[in-house]
Amino acid sequence: MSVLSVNSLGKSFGGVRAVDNVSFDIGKGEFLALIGPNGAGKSTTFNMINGQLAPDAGDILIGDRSIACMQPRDIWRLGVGRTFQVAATFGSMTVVENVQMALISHARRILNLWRPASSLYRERALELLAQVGMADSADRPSRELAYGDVKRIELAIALANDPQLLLMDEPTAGMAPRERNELIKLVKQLVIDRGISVLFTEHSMDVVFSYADRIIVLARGRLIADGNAAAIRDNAKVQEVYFGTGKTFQEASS
Ligand SMILES: Nc1ncnc2c1ncn2[C@@H]1O[C@H](COP(=O)(O)OP(=O)(O)OP(=O)(O)O)[C@@H](O)[C@H]1O
Repeated sequence: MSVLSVNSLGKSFGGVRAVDNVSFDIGKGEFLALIGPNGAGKSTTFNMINGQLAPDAGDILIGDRSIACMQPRDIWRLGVGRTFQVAATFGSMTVVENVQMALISHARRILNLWRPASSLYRERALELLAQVGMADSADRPSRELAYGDVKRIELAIALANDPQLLLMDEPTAGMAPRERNELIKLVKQLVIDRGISVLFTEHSMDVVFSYADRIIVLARGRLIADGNAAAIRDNAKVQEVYFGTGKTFQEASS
């Protein structure tokens, strides 16, 4: 059974069909990239899956359970994690405390916010930080971290929810190419090690073609291609709508 099934999904804003009859699914342990030119409907699709937007049409299933129109928190409780385009950690807390907060939240405990979470779940938080290569920075205030490191912490926070599916909307936005590659390589390794499924959007074609197991392409709200890197690269429709200028993938991503 698929981890996520998106069936005939639709959403309009006024007269604009932002997402039009889109269907795809994700299997366990699959690293799936959602790409498309600007305004293709990627964020709208993402926001329907994470519960921020209600679809006008179609359905979204986690396993055999419909999540269309569920609140983000209830979707999160079903094991859907997400990272944010804008880094979302608490600068005043240390790195490890941020991860502890997520673990505590996952365990649905009530926390006295006036006291730092100094002992609860520290060991588990340190393990998660080690998995994202940030164990050495555990006791530093989060506000001191470089942007790429904050993204790693966000990943550890998302993993604290023990997700079966992770949604990453432009996880590498604002990063230099090397940092970008390192973050996606890390996510790919987590996909392999933990068997989680990941749906991500990414503007760098280099990253997408190097790491994604499968790629789906949206253009003007419609899904126009679904396949592995080689199939997408050779797809005439993709070439036309995505690279109508006659550019190659290499040129377009540089
Ligand atoms: N809240 C909104 N109100 C009105 N129109 C919207 C809204 N959100 C998205 N749209 C429109 O829906 C279409 C799809 O937008 P969306 O942001 O999903 O595309 P995208 O593929 O994520 O684009 P980008 O790569 O530029 O972020 C666009 O035409 C956009 O202008």
